[in-house]
Amino acid sequence: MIKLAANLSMLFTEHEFLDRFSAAAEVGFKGVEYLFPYAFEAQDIRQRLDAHGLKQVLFNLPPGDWDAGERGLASLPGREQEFRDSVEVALRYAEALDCPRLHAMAGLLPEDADDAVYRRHHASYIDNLRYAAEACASAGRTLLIEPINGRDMPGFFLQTQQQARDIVREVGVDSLKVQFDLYHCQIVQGDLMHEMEAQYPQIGHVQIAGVPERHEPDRGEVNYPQLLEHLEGLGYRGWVGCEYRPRAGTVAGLGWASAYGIGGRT
Ligand SMILES: O=C(O)[C@@H](O)C(=O)CO
Ligand SMILES: [Mg+2]
Repeated sequence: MIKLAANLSMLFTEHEFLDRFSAAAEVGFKGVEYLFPYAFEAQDIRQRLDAHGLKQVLFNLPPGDWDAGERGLASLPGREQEFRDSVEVALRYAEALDCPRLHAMAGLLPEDADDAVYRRHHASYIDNLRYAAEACASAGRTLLIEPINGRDMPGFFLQTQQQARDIVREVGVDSLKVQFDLYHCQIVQGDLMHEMEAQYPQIGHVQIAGVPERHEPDRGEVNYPQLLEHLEGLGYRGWVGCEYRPRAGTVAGLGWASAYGIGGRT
């Protein structure tokens, strides 16, 4: 059966961050993901994971100055040392949290970027990803890149699934995979079933949300039951992150997830 993970940056925000772990476990989640752990001591998070029998399945590398609008460092020319430092910090947390996957956000292109600027970002991206994927491989972890739609993140460097596949091939390190977020894919290009098949060998993690509002995946233009069945049929046994903003309360909105063993208090 498909294994759902609770994204604690979006779900259970009725609670303080460290209290979201117990809330997720209480309704049956066995795995959690979120954007960043860095505002907390790794031991404090580990204690919540262990106390509630949860696995940490994914988090992101430090993204640069998030509050100032930065959305990752991986493709930013001139920020290579900062990127390498961010890999080290993330790997330290990953070890403490026993987390097998790390997502390196690509970062933004400047508004007036021409081809030459794009090529510089591309070159930095490849070098940085190669460095990070090798570091992750040595630590027994997988590095992920995620295409993100340009409506939610204008200027994001990595937007299409094909671009992600090409980059994974160009980097050429086995520990680099794609974080296949069906919400972003639908907004950027659609053709989800086909993309899932084309992407399958490179998929390292999956995320879902209703389109277009990024609410529960039970309404909108995407047929998730069918897509998840297809994913399972392809052989996927990894996690599917529930990365959506509940319409009216996290638990109240989990009806759709009962088909996957989540919901109601356990
Ligand atoms: O889809 C998303 O927004 C996330 O998976 C992420 O890592 C960056 O915000
Ligand atoms: Mg995502």
